[in-house]
Amino acid sequence: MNPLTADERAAALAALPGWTLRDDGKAISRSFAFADFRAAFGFMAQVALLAEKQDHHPEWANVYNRVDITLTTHDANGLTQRDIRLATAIDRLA
Ligand SMILES: C[C@H](O)[C@H](O)[C@H]1CNC2=NC(N)=NC(=O)C2=N1
Repeated sequence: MNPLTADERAAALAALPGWTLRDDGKAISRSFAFADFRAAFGFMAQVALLAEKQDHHPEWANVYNRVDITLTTHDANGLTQRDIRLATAIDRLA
């Protein structure tokens, strides 16, 4: 899958409030905060199942109640529609 063009990235980001584009244009990121670790980890478990279903996997970190997610397509060395699809599905969970 080809990386999105700058115009396509801008359009996709406009529909994903809360996500920010990395300076190099190759990834998007969002932080999620929950009540506690249990809620944060429950969210991660749901995202993990989504990622398996889509065969597309996040780069992420968890500290207590916070989950920081970065999406990029390693195979394409850039941002693709697969990242946008996963971000959209993650937002529906959160
Ligand atoms: C073989 C397998 O389908 C690929 O390696 C998939 C798996 N998950 C992936 N996840 C992400 N984020 N980028 C990829 O390029 C990618 N490739």
